[in-house]
Amino acid sequence: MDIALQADGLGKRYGRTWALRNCTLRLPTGRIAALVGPNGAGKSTLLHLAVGLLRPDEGAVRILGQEPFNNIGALADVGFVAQDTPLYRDFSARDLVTLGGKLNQRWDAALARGRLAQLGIPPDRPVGKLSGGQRAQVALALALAKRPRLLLLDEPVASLDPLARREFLQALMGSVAESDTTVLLSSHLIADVERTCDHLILLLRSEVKLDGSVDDLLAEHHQLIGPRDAAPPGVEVIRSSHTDRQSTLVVRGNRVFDDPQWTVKDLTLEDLVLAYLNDDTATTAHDAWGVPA
Ligand SMILES: Nc1ncnc2c1ncn2[C@@H]1O[C@H](COP(=O)(O)OP(=O)(O)OP(=O)(O)O)[C@@H](O)[C@H]1O
Repeated sequence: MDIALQADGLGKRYGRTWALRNCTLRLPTGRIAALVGPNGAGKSTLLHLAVGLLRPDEGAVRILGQEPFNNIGALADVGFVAQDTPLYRDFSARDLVTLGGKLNQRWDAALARGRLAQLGIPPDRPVGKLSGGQRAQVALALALAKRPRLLLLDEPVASLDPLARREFLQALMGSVAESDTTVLLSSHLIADVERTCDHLILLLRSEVKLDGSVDDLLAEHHQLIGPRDAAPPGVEVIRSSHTDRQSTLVVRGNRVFDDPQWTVKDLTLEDLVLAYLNDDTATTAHDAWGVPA
């Protein structure tokens, strides 16, 4: 299995605070992967390390087999759209498509023009005067025009309206299916992730909690409903909630449940992600704010 993105013990800190720590993961080529996690979990930090905008403080990251930091050659096959879709604001979309052709050896200008025309983006208006969503579409069209083997997108659909979001994700799936591009996109929109992605990476408090194909992860997690405080053996309890008489658990483990006191249910991807995010041990900042917990 070829690996498009690989991290081994990867860490980055700002001062004494780790933004990402002990990050070990493997993203096989050809996957469309979601990078999910709460605000501040380290998603942007991981993406910035992957495209060489940050240097690791610990461990290593490789994209398409190469370390990205200070390695322009490694980035020729990589597309990246940062969270705030930075673009030269005085340039028009047409200028940017032309500029892309001069800066990239492989450049599909027709693809970019076709997408932007279909979306009704004015070709000659400075991109600084487009709406946030239109600017995001321009950035995405430019990233696709590079025909990258690995495409990293930091919250690409956050500023798009629901229809534009669906259209973009469909176009993304179509374009990567044709070209075997690997995609890693961070998102808070689990419904979109569920429709689009076949691989999930979940970060929580700077650490990787899940990394695997969606099918495998769903197969190894279940919801169990049974008598209060009875612990099912051989599984890791991810999340529990209780009424007076019953416990509802989200568990991880490949064990077969044949004990009649437990009702077993499959999880949706959203249930699974929420079980990890709804974390009782989450750090709070009550001390720092000087307010009671
Ligand atoms: N330049 C910086 N200086 C100091 N701390 C930073 C810096 N950038 C990020 N951090 C901290 O690193 C941690 C991870 O931030 P990061 O932006 O990677 O999270 P994220 O998962 O992308 O969050 P969001 O979903 O809100 O975009 C956070 O605690 C953040 O406050």
